[in-house]
Amino acid sequence: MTDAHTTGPFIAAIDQGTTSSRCIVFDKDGRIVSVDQKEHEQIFPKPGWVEHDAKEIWENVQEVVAGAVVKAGITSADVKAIGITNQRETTLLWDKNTGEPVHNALVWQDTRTDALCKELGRNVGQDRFRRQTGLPLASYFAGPKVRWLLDNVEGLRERAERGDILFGTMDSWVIWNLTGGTEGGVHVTDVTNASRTLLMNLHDMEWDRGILSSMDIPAALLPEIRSSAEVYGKAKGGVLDGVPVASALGDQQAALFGQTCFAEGEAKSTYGTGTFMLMNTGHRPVNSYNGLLTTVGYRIGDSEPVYALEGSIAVTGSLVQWMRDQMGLINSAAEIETLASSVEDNGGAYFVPAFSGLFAPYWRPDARGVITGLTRYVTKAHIARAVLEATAWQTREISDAMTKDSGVELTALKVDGGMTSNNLLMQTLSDFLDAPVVRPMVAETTCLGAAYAAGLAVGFWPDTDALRANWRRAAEWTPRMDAATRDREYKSWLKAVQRSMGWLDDTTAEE
Ligand SMILES: Nc1ncnc2c1ncn2[C@@H]1O[C@H](COP(=O)(O)OP(=O)(O)O)[C@@H](O)[C@H]1O
Ligand SMILES: O=P(O)(O)OC[C@H](O)CO
Repeated sequence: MTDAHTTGPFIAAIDQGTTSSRCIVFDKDGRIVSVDQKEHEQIFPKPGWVEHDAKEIWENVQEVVAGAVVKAGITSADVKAIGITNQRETTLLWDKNTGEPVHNALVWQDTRTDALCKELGRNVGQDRFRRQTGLPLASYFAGPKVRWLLDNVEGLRERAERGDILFGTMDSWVIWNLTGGTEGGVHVTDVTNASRTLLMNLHDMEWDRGILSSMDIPAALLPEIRSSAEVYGKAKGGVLDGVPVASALGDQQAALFGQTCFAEGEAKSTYGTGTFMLMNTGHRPVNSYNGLLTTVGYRIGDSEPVYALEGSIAVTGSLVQWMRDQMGLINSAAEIETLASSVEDNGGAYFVPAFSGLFAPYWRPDARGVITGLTRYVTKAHIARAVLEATAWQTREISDAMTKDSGVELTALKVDGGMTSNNLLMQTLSDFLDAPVVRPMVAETTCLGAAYAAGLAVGFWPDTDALRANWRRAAEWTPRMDAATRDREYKSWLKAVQRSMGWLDDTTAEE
């Protein structure tokens, strides 16, 4: 229910994430009025393959929207706009006549296109992709997943060429269904999501015809690329019938927006299943020479796009889940802090969680997880500590790369996401970065960012200054580690990273 101080109108944000979908209703001060959330199944058909059932996701989205509206005790008349944010890169093709997906969605973590990426790299060249799209050629991104589906689902290419098939990341799937589906649903994506496909030219924000042809992807599949904050259409049916759908941003860009990183040089890092650090680089795309991605931060209506540099880490919170579910060393994610705090240090152990290869700044699909430095002294508590340190060191590596690429020294890092409830991790992060780490009052920055963008699009908030005024610090950690210890430990970490590389070769590749 709404509390006594909260009066409408409101904005509803839908976050279609990797592990769950949630809907949050926000008031004008950016405060949370209600939340509803539902997990969906993670499907692992083979090593390295990760899929989602898109129908299940759409059902969950409808359920959580209804749940959040009911919990808030409001009706569609109180909701001025709906904002969408989503797990990025996760790829779906569906039949526009029936609304049926042609295959499960291929999730961003899925590595089945590694071999295809290698082949494209040989035939087309790595540099071409980097130059046009800002991205390295990697299985992480959507384009190769589209190509895999076209090559592997029988009869699909012919249907796609006939114009019967639509491609979308989860923003497109949710918006198409929300605005009517087979009854006139709009087929759009926003610039931030499109910038993760390896198919969009970063400079003119259009699908790149040359890349489409070298990847053999028919243009008829593709959604229209729109800004991140404008009205795409109205919800048709459901509890929010008639409410404008007014924003879409990939979840990490939404968090950048929700953290109000509107000025060049401002950065945030989100600690969930994976970790993603983004720095606003203003109206210019900064090329990375240090393994980062150049991506679109956001674009509000017709205004100039804002770009970002991104460091993506595939495995952080999911390593804690692995310790709990696969290793049984802890009973809950929160217990990792208790276990790790029971020792003074890592006991000489380092854990490089390269479970799906290494993402930024290395982009090494041949890497696999390693624990190094083991002696009989090492206990499970030391391993727990090494698990947390892995997240902090990976952030440090990305922060170093960002400084090299942008010339901007990190003065403080804004953080959010489920792992930031871990105080030991946040302190370790501040120690390894040698910079303050700050967490805002509203930790749900992803939904907040989508709500802010939707609210700007319909005039609910006048401008970004009004949004900045809502940002409030909840906690701050400052460095306590001496420089000599930090430098020594960093060297050991970098050595451990080297040990993880080159594990897969042609004889061990996971096909
Ligand atoms: N106290 C904690 N310490 C370390 N990791 C945690 C803690 N609480 C949650 N996590 C991790 O955070 C992740 C959930 O964060 P969340 O932001 O909800 O992720 P996502 O949006 O990617 O689903 C899980 O992977 C979980 O293992
Ligand atoms: O759903 P999350 O929070 O794990 O985020 C996934 C990222 O968008 C992948 O690029």
